[in-house]
Amino acid sequence: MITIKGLSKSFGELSVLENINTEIKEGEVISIIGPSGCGKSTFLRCINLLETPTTGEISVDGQNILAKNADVSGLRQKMGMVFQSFNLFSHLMIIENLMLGPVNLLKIPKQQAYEEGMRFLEMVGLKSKVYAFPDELSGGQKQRAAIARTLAMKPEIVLFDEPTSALDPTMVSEVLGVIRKLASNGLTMMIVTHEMKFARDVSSRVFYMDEKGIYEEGSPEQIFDHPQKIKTRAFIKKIFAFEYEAAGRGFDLYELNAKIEEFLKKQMFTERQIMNVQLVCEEILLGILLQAFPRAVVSLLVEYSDLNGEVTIQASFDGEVYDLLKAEENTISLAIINTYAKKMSTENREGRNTVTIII
Ligand SMILES: Nc1ncnc2c1ncn2[C@@H]1O[C@H](COP(=O)(O)OP(=O)(O)OP(=O)(O)O)[C@@H](O)[C@H]1O
Repeated sequence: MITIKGLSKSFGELSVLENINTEIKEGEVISIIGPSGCGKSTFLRCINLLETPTTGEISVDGQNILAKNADVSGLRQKMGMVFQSFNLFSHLMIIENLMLGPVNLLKIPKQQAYEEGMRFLEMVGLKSKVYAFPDELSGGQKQRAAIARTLAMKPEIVLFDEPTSALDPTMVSEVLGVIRKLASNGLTMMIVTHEMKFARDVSSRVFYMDEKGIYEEGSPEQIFDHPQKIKTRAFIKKIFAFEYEAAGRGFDLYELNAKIEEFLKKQMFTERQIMNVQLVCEEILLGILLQAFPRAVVSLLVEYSDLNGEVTIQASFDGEVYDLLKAEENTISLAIINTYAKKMSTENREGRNTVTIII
């Protein structure tokens, strides 16, 4: 469906993409992940010519869209794009936003465009907002309306550029839900996303971008569970783990809690699950370890396993041999931790204690 050969893009002196070669087949759902600034959006924008590639070839259904005589507007209609910032016309009602392209560009009769628009709005759960203006909608609703507007142009492929980045966390899942539905309907899609759990669930293929290109690609299992290359491994590890150093009893608990929240929201944890992890971390640090060793510098590692949904909390610090299970510092804290913990253990290796709690 889309073949990309030797694609490069520079902005002046800054080379962002170099020699990308890949093929996207009909029905594929490709998630594009990678560190900030690695060129994910630029890659997507090159595919539908919002950016002009510096060199290379992009063929859509066998036609090179970079050729001088290419029917760019016809080819663009085959590719819908959903942006981070919705891009709805604020002076038009939602249904008018949906009808604009089909009536003006596809020359579809108004009545037909209206009926089809209504169908797409129903599909994204916005039937009650047909005559509303964009400003009357929440962020999640605006993005769903923007998706419906893209679908109204009947694209062969839809490119999503970080569709949930501008949304409050509570609204992310309603938009992802719509994209999931489109994936199960067989729509070809490419999605630049920071939502890793979503990328794993929805994609047929994942592109990990780094070093100005597609650094590693594979099935979600290959990329998330068995990444082969060093930078992919480091990136994936960082997604599923976060570290914090609590230096003595005076460490900033509010900062720690905020970081735990930020980390677990990315794993789509509920408020309640997040609070449980925060509570266990607080009890292990303040209730137990820093009670026994007030000046210890405790390294906290919170890891999430995407495979079994478990959260592993590890707290390590230098000092004499210590056994959490025999701790007498605070039995109430231990009892609280016990209500959430599936497993608890302590080990001392070369003078460093590591307490591990799995919840
Ligand atoms: N129009 C532009 N002019 C100049 N530089 C640009 C332009 N667009 C992007 N860049 C630069 O190209 C690089 C890649 O940007 P891009 O937005 O594609 O990265 P990204 O991987 O999508 O990042 P993020 O995940 O943070 O959105 C960045 O260094 C960015 O500053």
